Amino acid sequence: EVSITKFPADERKIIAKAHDKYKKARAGIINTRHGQIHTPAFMPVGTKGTVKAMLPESVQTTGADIILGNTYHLMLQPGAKRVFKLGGLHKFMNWSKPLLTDSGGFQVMSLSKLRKITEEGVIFNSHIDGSKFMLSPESSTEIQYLLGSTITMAFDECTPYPSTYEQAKSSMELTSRWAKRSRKAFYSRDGYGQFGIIQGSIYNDLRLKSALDLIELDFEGYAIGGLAVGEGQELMFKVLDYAPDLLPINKPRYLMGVGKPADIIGAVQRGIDMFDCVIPTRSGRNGQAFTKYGVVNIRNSKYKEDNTPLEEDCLCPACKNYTKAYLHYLVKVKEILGAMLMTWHNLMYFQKLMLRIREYIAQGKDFDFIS
Ligand SMILES: NCc1cc(CSc2ccccc2)c2nc(N)[nH]c(=O)c2c1
Ligand SMILES: [Zn+2]
Repeated sequence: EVSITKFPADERKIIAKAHDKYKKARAGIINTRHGQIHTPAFMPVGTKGTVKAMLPESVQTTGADIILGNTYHLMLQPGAKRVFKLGGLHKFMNWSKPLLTDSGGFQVMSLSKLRKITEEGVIFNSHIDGSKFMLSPESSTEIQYLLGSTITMAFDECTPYPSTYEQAKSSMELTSRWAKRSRKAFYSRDGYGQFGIIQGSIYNDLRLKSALDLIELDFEGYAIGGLAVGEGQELMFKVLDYAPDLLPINKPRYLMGVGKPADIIGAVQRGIDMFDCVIPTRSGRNGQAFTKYGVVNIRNSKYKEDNTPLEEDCLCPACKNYTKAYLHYLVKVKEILGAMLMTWHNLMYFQKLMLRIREYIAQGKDFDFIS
C-alpha cells in the first residue's frame, strides 16, 4: 500500500501489477488521516466547498473516496481564516473523507482579471469585488493548512500551451523555485501530504529537470501539471508516454484536470493514479449524461417521450426512479432536480469506470475497450 505518510523507500509494494500490455498501470491504496483512497481514483471537483447540486452523502454513495476544493475561491469567500475558525473545510462542508485542494495559481490565471506574476508570487484582483490579493508559495500553503486539506498542492505556474522552449523553461524553473518554498512552508503531519507539480510543457528534457528538482524535495506525491491545456489528446499521451516514469514508482501520480473516460483510460495505462475533472458535474448540469451507449444529450427532443432510464442497470436515483422523458423535461424547464439527477448519474458513471479499471488491473486483464 502506498501510504501518504512518510514510509521507508523499500516499502514499494504495489498491490497489483497490470496485464503486461499495460505494465505501467497499477492499482493501489493511499492511506491518509481521513481514510483510504483506492487508485486509480477519480476526484469530483467541489470548487466552493460543495460538489455542485450534490449533498456530500450523495457524493459518498457514488463511491468517491476524495473530493477537491479550491484555494482561490475559498480564500476570497468565505476566507481561509474564517473556515479555520469554524473548524476547517471538512466540518464546514460535512465531508469527513480526504480533501485535496489546488494551490490556487492556476485559478488566478484563469479567473482573475488583473494579475501580476512576480518572483514572490501572484498579485491579483478578486474576480468578485476587484479587491487586491497575493498568492505565494507560503500563503497558498498556509491557506491550505487553514482549510485542513488532506492533500496540499505545491504552488506552481501552469505553463500555457503552446509555449516556446524558452518560455516553458523559465516557467518550469519558477515552478521549481516555488516548489522549494512551498515544501519549506508545509507543516508536515502524519496522514497529511503535500504533492509537487511538475511542469515543462511538451519538452521532455524540461519535464525531466522539473521531476528531478521536485524529487529532491521528497513530496508525498507528484502531480503532472501543464497538460489538458489545449494540446489535444495525442500530444498529451505523447508526454505521458514518458513523464510518469520520471516520478517515484511508489508514490501517487496525479494528472491534473483530466478528463474524459478515454483520456483517463489512456493515462492509467501510462501509470497515472489520480484524476480530477469538471466534466461529469458541469456537463451533467448542461444536460449531458455519460452512458455505456455514449453521451446522451437529454435536451434532444427524441427523449421527450422516452419512458426508459438513462441506463437500465445503473443504481443511481436518476436511473432507478426516473425516465429520460422526465430528465428531458426537468432540464428543459431548468428545474434544479434536473441538475441534481444528471450530476448524480455522471458521478456514478465515472466512479463505476474507475472501479472497473481497478478490478481489471487487479485481475491482470487489459482494459482498453472499457468506455
Ligand atoms: N488544465 C489542467 C490543469 C488543471 C489544474 C487544476 S486541478 C484542480 C482544480 C480544482 C481543484 C483542485 C485541483 C491545474 N492546477 C495546477 N495547480 N497546475 C496545473 O498545471 C493545472 C493544470
Ligand atoms: Zn444512473
